[in-house]
Amino acid sequence: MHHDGWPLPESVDYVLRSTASAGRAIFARRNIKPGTHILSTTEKYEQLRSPTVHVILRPYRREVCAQCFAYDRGREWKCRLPDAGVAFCSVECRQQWESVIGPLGLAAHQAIETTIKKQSKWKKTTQDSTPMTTAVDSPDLDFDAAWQAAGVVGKQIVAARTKEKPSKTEQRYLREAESAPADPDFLAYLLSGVLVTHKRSAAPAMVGKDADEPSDESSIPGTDMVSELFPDLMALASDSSVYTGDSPLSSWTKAYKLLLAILPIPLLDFLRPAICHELASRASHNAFSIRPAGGSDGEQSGEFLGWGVWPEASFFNHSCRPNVRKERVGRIWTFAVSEDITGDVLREGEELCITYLGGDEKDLDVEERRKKLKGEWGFDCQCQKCVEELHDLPLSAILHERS
Ligand SMILES: C[S@@+](CC[C@H](N)C(=O)[O-])C[C@H]1O[C@@H](n2cnc3c(N)ncnc32)[C@H](O)[C@@H]1O
Repeated sequence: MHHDGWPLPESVDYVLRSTASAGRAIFARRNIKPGTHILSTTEKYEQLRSPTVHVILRPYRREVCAQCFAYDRGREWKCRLPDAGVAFCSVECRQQWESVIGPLGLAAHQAIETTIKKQSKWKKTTQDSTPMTTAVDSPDLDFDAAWQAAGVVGKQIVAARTKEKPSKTEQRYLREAESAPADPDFLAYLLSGVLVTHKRSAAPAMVGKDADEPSDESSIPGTDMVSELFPDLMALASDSSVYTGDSPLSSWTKAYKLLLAILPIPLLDFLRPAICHELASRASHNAFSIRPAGGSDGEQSGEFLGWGVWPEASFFNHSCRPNVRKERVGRIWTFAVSEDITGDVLREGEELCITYLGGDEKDLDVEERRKKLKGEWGFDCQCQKCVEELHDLPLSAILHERS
């Protein structure tokens, strides 16, 4: 199965197919023994993927290694690049991080860190100036239109930074973007996506691809670029209701505009509205949380340290009785058939599922699990375990869940 020329996960052991009620899913092509390795996230396109699209939440930036995500019960790592807002568990990790991210990536991190520090001072010392009302913040706008409007502002910000004699309006948009505080975690997450896009644009497989403005004027600016350079992101299920709750559209557009105002100039061409929109909407149903590694069953558990998107690993559906075990070592996820499956083998035709619940959540009862999955992932779990356990519940409990 392909998505615009990008191969979707497939091997001698498994294949991706559509299901009636849970989108696409991975199915066994033959009987597979427990313990069999299914997938690792470095096997294909390695040179195009690094650095992983991810964010370590700001409160944890001194406690989680920026390179391998090591976390040691809240201990702050000593090896740091304070002006870039990152810490490392070892000098080797720091060197690896610097070599992958390069001078431009480092400068971008420094720009974000400087701005966040400056803005937190501004917040303390000045009254919030009345922001210029832009159409972007209106809740009635659909997100296509909102991102298009943000793109119009974005062009002015870029003009203010790159033109020899920018207009007054352009300069005003730049000043406004610079002084509007944005969510530091959105800034870091979007930057990681922009760095991947930038890196891929220079990779041999991608050079010469047309990444210009879309020919279709109704699409979000940058759509062609994100399709060309990030086909694996575009192959993932998107979430049109991403801009709700603690992820409002205005937080994303603010982060987009602030990044345009502060990132090194060579990155600006890769910071397009469509890239930001796709990074937001595809992460919503596909991100893996980054938690301390190595619970008793190998699954991560404990604090929510951050999240990331590993596109090739995003096609496993959830089951409350998973038959595939996932494990993160550093930045790499590996998936293997669980040793705990019932029977000697995972049978041909069976769906391969991981759990989306944390290691410490798997013992919740059926109603709690379903509430959690609905709240965090937005779906009514259709897994076999839920079907069986719901069957055993009194009708009143099921009606209560549906209401
Ligand atoms: C990481 S994606 C998995 C791949 C996805 N099915 C696809 O077509 O790309 C997560 C999404 O798959 C669907 N899904 C996963 N597990 C499910 C389950 N047990 N019951 C219902 N839907 C499920 C939900 O829509 C969820 O948001």
